[in-house]
Amino acid sequence: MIHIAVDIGASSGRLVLGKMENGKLVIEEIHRFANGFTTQNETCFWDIDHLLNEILKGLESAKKLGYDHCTLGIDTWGTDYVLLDDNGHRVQEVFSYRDKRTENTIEKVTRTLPKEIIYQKTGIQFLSFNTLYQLYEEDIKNLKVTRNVMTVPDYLGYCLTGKKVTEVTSASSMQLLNVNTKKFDEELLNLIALSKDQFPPFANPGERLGKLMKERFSTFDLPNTEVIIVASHDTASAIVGSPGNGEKWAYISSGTWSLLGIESDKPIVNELALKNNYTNEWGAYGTYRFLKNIIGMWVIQEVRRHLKEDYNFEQFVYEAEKIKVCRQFINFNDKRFLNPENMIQEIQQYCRETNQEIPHTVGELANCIFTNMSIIYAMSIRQIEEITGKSIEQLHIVGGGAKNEFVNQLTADLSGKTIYAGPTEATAIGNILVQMISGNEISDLQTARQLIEHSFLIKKYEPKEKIESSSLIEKFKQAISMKEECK
Ligand SMILES: Nc1ncnc2c1ncn2[C@@H]1O[C@H](COP(=O)(O)OP(=O)(O)O)[C@@H](O)[C@H]1O
Ligand SMILES: C[C@H](O)[C@H](O)[C@@H](O)C(=O)COP(=O)(O)O
Ligand SMILES: [Mg+2]
Repeated sequence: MIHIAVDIGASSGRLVLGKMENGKLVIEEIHRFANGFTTQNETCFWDIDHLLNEILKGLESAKKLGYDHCTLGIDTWGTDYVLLDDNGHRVQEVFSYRDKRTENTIEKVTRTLPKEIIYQKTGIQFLSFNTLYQLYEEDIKNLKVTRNVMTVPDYLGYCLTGKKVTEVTSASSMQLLNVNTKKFDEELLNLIALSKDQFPPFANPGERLGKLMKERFSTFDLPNTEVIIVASHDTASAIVGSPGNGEKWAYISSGTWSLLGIESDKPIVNELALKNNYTNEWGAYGTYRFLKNIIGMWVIQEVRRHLKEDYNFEQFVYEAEKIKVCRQFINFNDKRFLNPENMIQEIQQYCRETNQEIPHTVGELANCIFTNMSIIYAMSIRQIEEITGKSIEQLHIVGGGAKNEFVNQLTADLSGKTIYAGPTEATAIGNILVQMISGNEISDLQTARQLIEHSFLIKKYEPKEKIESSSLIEKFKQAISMKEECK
């Protein structure tokens, strides 16, 4: 059977075809397209119609390749939502989580309901753009005409099949689900004047959504397609597609964001997890994604956007390697880096404010970004070990960021963990594996991960003792504590 993954991240989308050949899972990227939000009148929106059109173009490519029957799964970034009226039409365009409207909303909401209560209820990290805060800022007129609130991947599935569901992994990123009752939390819904009836019924990865309604898209020559519900939050699919085994592994889903965490069979909701802002997003097959958002490759993507010359990501790594000493220590998780006007200037201003040498060249900027990302990774792994009492022995870096040899090696050196880099298309692979489990082609998650190891190149990075790297974490801590004192 042919399986197609639609994986749409914040910076790019792709349709990846998967099939078994000689006992291995073989994938083929059949369509790739740019994604990214646009800013109109200082408001950030996604172009959802563009995404739907690209999915249809990708499916047409599959048909042209001779595939007339396939299954399809859709995963995208989390937290953002679509409001539908009684006729199933969008009430408004879809906000991007990088919009500034929620930058102070957590403070507003927690005046009514303290953080500790919200965390006890949801186990979800406090990110300014969680759906809870976006809906809190929503125009009440829009909510009054809203029949359904859907996540982006569920909405795209609805466009293709006419079927409405609320897939649980994406839903959990809303910070509206009660991790104890496994239902929408009524007290939180009351804060945003919504009722649980405005959300379609829950669905789990592996369930069947329905047939692609080809008649709706008659200008496209499409294959006969069965849409399967997968782990529709892309990070959840990435974790399915991470080849960890046993109890002592952690992952970094490294793309526009870096999601660093472990897979747990139960939520971990305690004071230390709250203090360090770890989340318990729901995973596939009843697991929990105990992780935290780290700003990720967004920073280098934005630097690239502001450079006069066009650099590819290999060149950034090459230039970064040439810089032998990192002279800037920056907490890139500071909200000032969420969506600054100009990332290069923001980095330089941060260094001015903290009396650090200002990075100017591409190599200095890339080295600064990659070095501080690796430091944050290493510190976060230590935090997870402290919070869970578990020791981590292997760290799997998956996603496009797994190609960054500079970060892979420095993270191994700083954390002392063996790094396993790849697969770079872990999200699409995880999407396809859920489709295969759903069709009983493979039995379960463990078998799926063994198949990944057997099918894809995973590159290993052992920790190397480097004098200059050993002091980096201490210098980072000093710089950050000085910055905090200056606040
Ligand atoms: N050849 C490469 N070398 C180093 N980094 C790379 C390379 N290719 C991609 N990347 C990194 O991967 C990131 C994109 O990862 P991806 O998983 O596709 O993101 P998303 O799913 O968020 O769109 C880029 O921003 C870049 O930092
Ligand atoms: C806003 C969310 O934290 C974000 O969507 C993250 O969970 C995610 O899905 C990142 O995926 P990318 O592929 O865009 O890095
Ligand atoms: Mg991605």
